[in-house]
Amino acid sequence: MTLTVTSTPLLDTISSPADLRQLRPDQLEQVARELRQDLLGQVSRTGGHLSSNLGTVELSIALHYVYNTPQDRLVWDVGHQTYPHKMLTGRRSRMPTLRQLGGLSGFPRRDESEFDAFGTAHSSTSISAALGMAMAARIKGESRRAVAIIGDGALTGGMAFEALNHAGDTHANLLVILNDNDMSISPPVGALNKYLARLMSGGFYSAAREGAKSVLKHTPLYELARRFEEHAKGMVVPGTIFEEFGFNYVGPIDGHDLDALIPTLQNLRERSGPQFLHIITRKGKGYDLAEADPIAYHGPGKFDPAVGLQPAKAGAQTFTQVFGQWLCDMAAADERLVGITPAMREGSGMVEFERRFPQRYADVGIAEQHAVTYAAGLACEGLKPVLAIYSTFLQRGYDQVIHDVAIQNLPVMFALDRAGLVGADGATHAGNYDIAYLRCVPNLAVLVPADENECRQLLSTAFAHNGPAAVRYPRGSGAGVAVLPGLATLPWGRAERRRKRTSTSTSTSTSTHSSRADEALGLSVAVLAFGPLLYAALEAAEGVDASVWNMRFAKPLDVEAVRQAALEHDLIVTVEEGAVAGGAGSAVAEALSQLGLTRPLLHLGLPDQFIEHGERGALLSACGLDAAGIQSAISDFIRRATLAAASKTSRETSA
Ligand SMILES: Cc1ncc(C[n+]2csc(CCOP(=O)(O)OP(=O)(O)O)c2C)c(N)n1
Ligand SMILES: CC(=O)[C@@H](O)[C@H](O)COP(=O)(O)O
Ligand SMILES: [Mg+2]
Repeated sequence: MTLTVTSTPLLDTISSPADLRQLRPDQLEQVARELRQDLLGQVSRTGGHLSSNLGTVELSIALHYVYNTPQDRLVWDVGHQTYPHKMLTGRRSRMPTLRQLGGLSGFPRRDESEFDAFGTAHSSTSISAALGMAMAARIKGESRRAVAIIGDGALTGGMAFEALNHAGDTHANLLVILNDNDMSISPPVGALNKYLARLMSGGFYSAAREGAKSVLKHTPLYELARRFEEHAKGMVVPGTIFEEFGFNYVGPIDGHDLDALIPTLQNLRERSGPQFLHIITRKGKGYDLAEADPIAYHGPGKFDPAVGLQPAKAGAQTFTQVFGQWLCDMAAADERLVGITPAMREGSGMVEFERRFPQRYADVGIAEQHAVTYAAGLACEGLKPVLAIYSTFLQRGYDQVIHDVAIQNLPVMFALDRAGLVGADGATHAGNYDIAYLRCVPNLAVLVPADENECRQLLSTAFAHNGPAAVRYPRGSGAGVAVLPGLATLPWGRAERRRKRTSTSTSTSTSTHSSRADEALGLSVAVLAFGPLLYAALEAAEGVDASVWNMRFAKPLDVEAVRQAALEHDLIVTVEEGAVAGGAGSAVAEALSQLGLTRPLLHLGLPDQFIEHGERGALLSACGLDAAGIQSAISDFIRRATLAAASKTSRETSA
C-alpha cells in the first residue's frame, strides 16, 4: 500500500461541501490524500467499485469546491465512481453499509441525497440529463449550472452522442467533463478511443494553453496566450470533434492536479454555452495494485489492502463460467460462431474466448443497441452470432431485438447473464424483466435452464435453433450440478417432470386421509418451475406433496405439460426468478385459458416493485423465493382457498 497521511486530519471536519469550501486551496491536496486512504479502507471492508473511485478523488473535491452544490447540478455517468462524492456530501459515516440491505447505494440516487442530482447506473445518460437540467434552468430563469461527468467508456454509448448533438445546438450552460482514464471495465475499444489517445498525446499544447489561461488570467501575457490560441486553433490544430459538435473544448488537463483543475473549473463556471473539459485520470490512482490491474479492482469483493486480492478459492462453477466454457467448445466445433460483448468481457466470461478466437470476438463498446443489430447483420450472412449480454443491459437494445432480429427471424442467440436479482448493484442492474419483455416478441424463444448442466445443454439447444433465442441464467452459481462435456441438445419446447405427487387422489379429491397439509385441505398441487428456482420448488414440494415440472422453456411453452398438470391437479403454482407481471406464470395462465381449463393459479416470482440492493440470497428469501417461502405460500393459498370454499358452502346451505 502506498498511501500515508501525516498532518492533522481535515476530512473529519467535512460533513458537507459547504465545509469543504471553507478550506484554503492549498489544503485540498491533504483532503485528497485522506479521502483516498479512507476510500480504500472502506471499499476493502465492504467490496464495491474501487478503481474508478480512486480516480475521481481530486475531481470530486474540485467540483464541490468550485460549484455551489447542490444548487448547481452534478450528473455522474454510470455512477460507479461517486464514492468520493458521497463521502464529501454527508454520507461518509454510512460507507460501512455500502451496497448492503438498507445501506448506501453503490450509485447516485435522488432519494438518497439532495447532492445526487440524477439516479443512474446504466451508462451514457449523463449528458442528456444534465442538458435537460441546464435547459430547465434557462426556461425557469435560474442561474444554476449543470455539469455532466462522463468516462471515456461511457462516451462510447450512442446516447451520449445523441445528447452532444442536441446540446451543441442549444447554447445551454452545460459543462461536460470527459474523465478519460483510457479504460472501460476492460481496455477501451474503438475509433473514438484512438481519437482520444491522439488528443491526449497531442495534449501538451492544449494543456499549456489552458494552464496559461487560468494562471495568467488578468495579465497581459494572458492576452498574448489567447491570441496564440486563436491563431493556433485556426492555423495549426484542427478543431476537436467536440468543437465540431458546438462545444468549447478545453484540455486535456491532469485530473489529479488540483492546481490545474480548480482554476480551470472556476474559469469554465463563468462561461456561457456548452463547454467541454477533457481531463486525464488514472484508474486505481494511488493504490499500486489497482493502478497495475484496474480490471481486477474495478469491482472487487472484500480484501486486505496490505496484500491485495487473493486468487479465488475453488468453489462452485458459476453460470458465467459454464457459458464461457461452452462458448469456446461450440466455437471449436462450429466456425460460424461469432461472440459479441458490449464492453462486458470479464463479467460475461469471454476472456478465454477472446484469447482463443480473436478473429471471431468483438467487444463493441458500451453499445447494446449496436451490438444487437450488428449481430443481426452477421446472421444475415450465414454466421451464428452469440451476443453475451446482461439481462438489464439488453433493455437498451429492445427495439433492435424486435425490429432487427425477431421480425426477420434471424438466428441470433442471446446469452442473457445476470437474469433475476443481482444483489449488491440493486434495482438498476436487476434482470427481472427479460422473460416478460422477450416472451411477447414473436419468433423469439426464451430458454430458462434450471442448473449448470442444463445451462450448457440449453445453450447448445438455442445455438442449434434456426431462429432468435435467448438463454437466461443468473449471477453466481446454482445447485452445483456437474456439467457434462459435449454439445448435446435437449428437445425443443419440452418440459420434464421432476416429481410426481405421492398421493393417489384425483384432482377433485376431497380426501382427508393423508397427513400432509395440502391433502388435509383437499387440494392437489402442481408446481411449474422456470429456471434455477426449480431446486427450491423441489424442496418445497416435499412439504406439500406437489408434482413438479422443470419447464425449461418460457417460450415456446410446453402446453402439453401445462395441460397434464391441470388435468391431474387442483392448484397450479408457477415459480420464476423474474417479474410476475407478464412473466412465465402469465404464459401458463394464457395457456390454461386457451386450453379452456380453469384452475386456481398461484404465481410466485418477483413482485411489482423495485428490489433494493443487498445480498442476493437474502433478497430472494425476502421475496419468498426460497424453499420455505414457496412452501408457505402454497400452504397459505390452499388454506385461503379452502376457507373460501367452506364459507361458500355454508352460505349456500343457509340460503
Ligand atoms: C448501458 C450499460 N452498459 C454496460 C454497463 C457496465 N459498465 C459499467 S462501468 C463500465 C465501464 C465504464 O467506463 P468509463 O465510463 O470509462 O468509466 P471507468 O470505469 O473508466 O471509470 C461498464 C461497461 C453499464 N453500466 N451500462
Ligand atoms: C457499474 C456496472 O455496471 C458494472 O461494474 C457492474 O456493477 C458489474 O456487475 P457484475 O459484478 O455483476 O459484473
Ligand atoms: Mg474510463
